[in-house]
Amino acid sequence: MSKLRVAVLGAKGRIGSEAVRAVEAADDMELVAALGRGDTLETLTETGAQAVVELTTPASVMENLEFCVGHGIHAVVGTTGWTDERLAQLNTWLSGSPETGVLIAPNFSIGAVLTMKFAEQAARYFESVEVIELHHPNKADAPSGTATRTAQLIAAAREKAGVAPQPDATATALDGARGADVDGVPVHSVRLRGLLAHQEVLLGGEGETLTLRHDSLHHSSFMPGILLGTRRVVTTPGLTFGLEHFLDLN
Ligand SMILES: NC(=O)c1ccc[n+]([C@@H]2O[C@H](COP(=O)([O-])OP(=O)(O)OC[C@H]3O[C@@H](n4cnc5c(N)ncnc54)[C@H](O)[C@@H]3O)[C@@H](O)[C@H]2O)c1
Ligand SMILES: O=C(O)C1=N[C@H](C(=O)O)CCC1
Repeated sequence: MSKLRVAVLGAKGRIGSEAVRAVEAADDMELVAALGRGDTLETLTETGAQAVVELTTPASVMENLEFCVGHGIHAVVGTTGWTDERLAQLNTWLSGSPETGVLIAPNFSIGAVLTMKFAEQAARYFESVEVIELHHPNKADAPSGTATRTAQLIAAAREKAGVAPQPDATATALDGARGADVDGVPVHSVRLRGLLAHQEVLLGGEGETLTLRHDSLHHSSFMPGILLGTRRVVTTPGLTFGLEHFLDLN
């Protein structure tokens, strides 16, 4: 069986360098390009890349995806910074290339995906919910893509179930003291040397609390999800948002 021809964009970065090693080690994949900042995207067509793993920066990701989708190259995207406007633009490009698949995964770690799912399931049973994400201090964006997605899923589940806005009697607060408001869910961002990627979802009801916590302790935690996403995206045309869609969860 022929191997899947895979390229990594952001190949010298923290997660990109780990992805290069993971693709190289995968029996069913061949690493055909490992591109960093300043390298030409033409290398992707010259090397016959069938799928790209995109792990760069919010400033670079759109240009890279425009090229990939325009050339029928499937993409697995871990880069953060997704807005409704960006997703609409990507869908426009995909409508011009209907055979091409793009997976955007706010988090490739199976445990983090399950945490999001469990938080979504639990959200309607508790009056209060807050998200705390904790990351290494070199991270460029806040809140994390994972926390933003988690809060959006929680808010949608609460709205669907008709849950009232959560209680909060705060009358005065320093700017930022109550975190960022993501669809009504407070999200708090910690940046601390020694950490990698961690998240807690705190849920509170009358006389009880539930805490969901996930810890990524090494970039290797993201690799099974990246490889799974790469194998699945090549047979899944259009935009898939979230690795959970490839995990056969109920
Ligand atoms: N989805 C996930 O599971 C997951 C996990 C970890 C990190 N991330 C995200 O991945 C992104 C990268 O994170 P990081 O910690 O590796 O950052 P990083 O700064 O270590 O790496 C980014 C790399 O991309 C390179 N780059 C920038 N523009 C480029 C371009 N046009 N072409 C090729 N390379 C380019 C940079 O030079 C750098 O080497 C961030 O958005 C981060 O939040 C996602
Ligand atoms: O290290 C990062 O940067 C991470 N980014 C993603 C996010 O913003 O959620 C995933 C976790 C690691």
